[in-house]
Amino acid sequence: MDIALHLPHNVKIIKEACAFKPTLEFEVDRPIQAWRWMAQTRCVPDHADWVRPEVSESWRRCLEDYQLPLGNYARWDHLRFISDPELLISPDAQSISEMLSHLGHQFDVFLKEAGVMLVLTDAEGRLLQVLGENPFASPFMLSLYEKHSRWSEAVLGNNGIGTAAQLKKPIAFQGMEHFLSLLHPFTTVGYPLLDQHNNISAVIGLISDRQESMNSLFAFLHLLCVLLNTNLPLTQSPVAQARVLEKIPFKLAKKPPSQHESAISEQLTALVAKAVKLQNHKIPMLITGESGVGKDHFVNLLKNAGPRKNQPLIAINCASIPHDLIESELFGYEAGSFTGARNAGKPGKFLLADKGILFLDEIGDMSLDLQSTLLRVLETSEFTPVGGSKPIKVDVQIVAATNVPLLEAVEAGRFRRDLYYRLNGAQIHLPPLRERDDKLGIIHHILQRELANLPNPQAIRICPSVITLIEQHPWPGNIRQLINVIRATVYTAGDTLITRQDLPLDFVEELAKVVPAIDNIALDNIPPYALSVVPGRAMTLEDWELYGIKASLRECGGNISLAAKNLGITRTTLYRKIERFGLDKIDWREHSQAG
Ligand SMILES: Nc1ncnc2c1ncn2[C@@H]1O[C@H](COP(=O)(O)OP(=O)(O)OP(=O)(O)O)[C@@H](O)[C@H]1O
Repeated sequence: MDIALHLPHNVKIIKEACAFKPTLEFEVDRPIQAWRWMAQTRCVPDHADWVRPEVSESWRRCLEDYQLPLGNYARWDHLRFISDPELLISPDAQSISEMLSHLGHQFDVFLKEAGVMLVLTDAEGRLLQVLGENPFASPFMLSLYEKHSRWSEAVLGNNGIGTAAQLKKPIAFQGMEHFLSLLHPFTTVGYPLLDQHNNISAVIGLISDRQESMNSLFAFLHLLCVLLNTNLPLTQSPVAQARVLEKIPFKLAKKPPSQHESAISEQLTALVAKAVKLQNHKIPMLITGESGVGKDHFVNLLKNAGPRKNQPLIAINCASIPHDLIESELFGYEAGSFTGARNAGKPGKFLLADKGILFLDEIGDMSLDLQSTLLRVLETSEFTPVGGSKPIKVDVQIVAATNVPLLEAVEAGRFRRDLYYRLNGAQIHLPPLRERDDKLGIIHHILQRELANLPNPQAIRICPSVITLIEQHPWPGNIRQLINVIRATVYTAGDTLITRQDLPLDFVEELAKVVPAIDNIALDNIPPYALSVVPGRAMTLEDWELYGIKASLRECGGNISLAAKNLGITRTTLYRKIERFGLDKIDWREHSQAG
């Protein structure tokens, strides 16, 4: 069976999982012969084709390094930890254990149906957590499922979990590939999770008594580890979340788009191509779409792609021309027509746009006066400047845009029907962002573009839940709103990490109206006291960190060791943070009494 693994680039250990795949192809009966031979001779078989190299190497360690006896014996006396185990568990293992607890209920049914146990051990192979019911009745297996029992290779012989911890790589053993005969009925699979210094934070393992399931168990475990590495909202603890987040950068593209570069998609390219064809025949175009969808932007794209790309593009905002200036703005005026500064004469927009494109923006809001003036010139392509006597003929491509339903305005008598048909030679509709096929592409383009603007973009990481929220937003203000929200988020967040607390409050509120569950996560989790730190602004990661540290110190009455332990960080780190936040002057004993 082949495992199709889809690997993220940032998880080093998972790449090694690929190398694991070909070794799964070994025949099942060879290890039976090999193990029997080893039991008789107490030597590891030399023939590489008897067992996989990782099996023979681990058997060698069991015989020579750990001097384990063969047979149904395990070092039972080593199975339990005598000292206080809680004190020895690393903060990383603790937070992974927390995350697994949050995930657990989602896998329970699967584990039960598949007859699989999921275990979490620390780097030393001590059992921290078990998910799923124990389907194996033997007293040996029952004792192995007790908290802090040891799964290390030196105690249990080679097994997926202990050997993964030993070799720092994912590994699986099946049936008689296990040194210890008590493990022969099982398949064991282990997957180590490494921190940024390549030390093991924890090992996740699966145990099944269905021997043929090695490949599927490994694939499931692999997916679970990818999930743990990428799915951040799993844990409710902001501090633990931030710690995991730090390992998952939202990668800045090698060559991020420049500041004004467009997000181009197949959908947009097709629309531009259509517009260019219309331009080739000088057919007037009406571009429609909600505010902020990119109508203006589109006209720039079509200008650069079309036959008039080296000619002027002149825009008129039809909603803002004062009644008295309509003629002079559109047609210009001759020298001497006015007194004072304007005596020199000035070309109007139509003349400026000659050979090029005249872009009539916001036509839905133009006055009836302007409508009749425009209609006149569009019919003949001729106009006479103010104070002039000779009509001027121009060659302009007319492109109009509106975000109001123009036909409704026609029916209501606010827009001239004859002008409507004159402008609407062909219509190009730009759909709202929420309905666009290329929505995700646009979001990622704008994110990359704005991140690239920061002083040290490569250091920035974005929590995937931020991206998820952005992707789920209805974006009533379309691309303009998207740009504003992303700017407000990335420019005001901390130096390295962007979490959903950095998203603007109005964005979250708007999102909550359409996705109520997100409302709960995004808002309800913010403690009221913390919100008042900076009124009107969502919390940044730093706010969260400060909140967590204060709460923990208050809870522990200022006991640094206890507070550090609860926060899952070392005492030295906590001291450093206390100093950074200027909390060293506070008497936490008084604070905790005051509540
Ligand atoms: N494909 C795109 N790639 C990158 N940025 C875009 C794209 N489309 C639009 N934008 C940006 O979105 C913002 C809004 O676009 P634009 O002003 O063209 O919208 P509009 O539909 O003309 O809005 P209105 O109807 O309010 O005038 C602008 O900053 C624009 O640069």
